[in-house]
Amino acid sequence: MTTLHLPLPRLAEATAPGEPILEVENLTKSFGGRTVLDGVDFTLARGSVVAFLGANGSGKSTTLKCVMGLETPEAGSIRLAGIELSALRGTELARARSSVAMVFQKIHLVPRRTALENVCAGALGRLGGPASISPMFFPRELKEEAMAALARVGMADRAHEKAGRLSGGQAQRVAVARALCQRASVLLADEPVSALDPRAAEEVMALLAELAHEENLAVAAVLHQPDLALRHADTVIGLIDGRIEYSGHISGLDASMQARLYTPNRAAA
Ligand SMILES: Nc1ncnc2c1ncn2[C@@H]1O[C@H](COP(=O)(O)OP(=O)(O)OP(=O)(O)O)[C@@H](O)[C@H]1O
Repeated sequence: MTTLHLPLPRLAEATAPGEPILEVENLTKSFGGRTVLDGVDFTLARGSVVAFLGANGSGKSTTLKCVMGLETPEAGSIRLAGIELSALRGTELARARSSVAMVFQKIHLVPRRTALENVCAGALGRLGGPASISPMFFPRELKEEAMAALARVGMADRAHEKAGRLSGGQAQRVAVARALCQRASVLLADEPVSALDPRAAEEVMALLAELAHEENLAVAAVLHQPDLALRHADTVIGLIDGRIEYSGHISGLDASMQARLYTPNRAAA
C-alpha cells in the first residue's frame, strides 16, 4: 500500500484570470554567432490563449524552448509567478518548471501504454517511490485524477486504449490531459495541430481555448494558420527574424499584418 498522499483533483488554481504568470523580457539567443531571438518581450496571462505566428525560422519554437529550459538564452529574464528562473537550481528549478507543460506537433506518448497510464505520467515529477518505476504502482488517487483529466478532454471512453492505437487528434487530447495531470498553470504548445486534419485541428484548438478560459490556464500556441489564431486565440505575438513585430489583441491580426509577417525577403521589403 502506498503512503503517498495526493490532494483532491484540481485543474486550476484560485488565481484571477488575466493575472500574468509568465513574464519574459529581452530574450536573446543565437546559434553559431547568428542571432535568432533579439530582445523578445512578452507576458502570458492566466485564462487566455496567445498565438505565436511568424514565417519559418522566425524564432517561435526557440522562444518556447528557452522558456522550457530546452535552450539556454544568452540574455533575458524569464519569471514564472514572479520568480526569476535563472536564479533557481536543482529541485527548486524542477519544481518551478513542473508548472509549465509542453505539447508538441510530434506527440510524445508511450505507444504501448494506455491513454490512462500516459496521463498519469504527467504526475511523475511530483511522485517519488515505486510509482515512478511502474504504472503498476500508480496510486488510486492518481488514476482518478488522470481519469478526470481524460474526461475533461473528452477521452474518458478511450482511457484503456493503447496510445499507439489512437488517432492524431485523440493522441493530442491525451497529451493535453497529461499536462492537466501535471497540474501545469502554463501550457506551451509548439505546433500542436500541424499534424492534424482540419477538423481535428479545429477541435484541439477549441479545447485549448476552453481549458484556458475555464481552467484558468495560460496557453501559448505556435501556429502556422492565422485563421486558427483568429478563431481561438485572445492575443497574438508576431515574430519577424527573431524580433516581435506585433504583440497585442487578436483583432490586430488583420490582412496587412498577416502579409507583413509572411512576406518573403522581409529585410529587403
Ligand atoms: N539547435 C539549433 N542549431 C542551430 N540553429 C538553430 C537551432 N534551432 C533553431 N535554429 C535556427 O534558429 C532560427 C529560429 O528557429 P525556430 O525553430 O525557432 O523558428 P520557427 O519560427 O519555430 O520556425 P518553423 O516555423 O520553421 O518551425 C532558424 O533559423 C533555425 O534554423
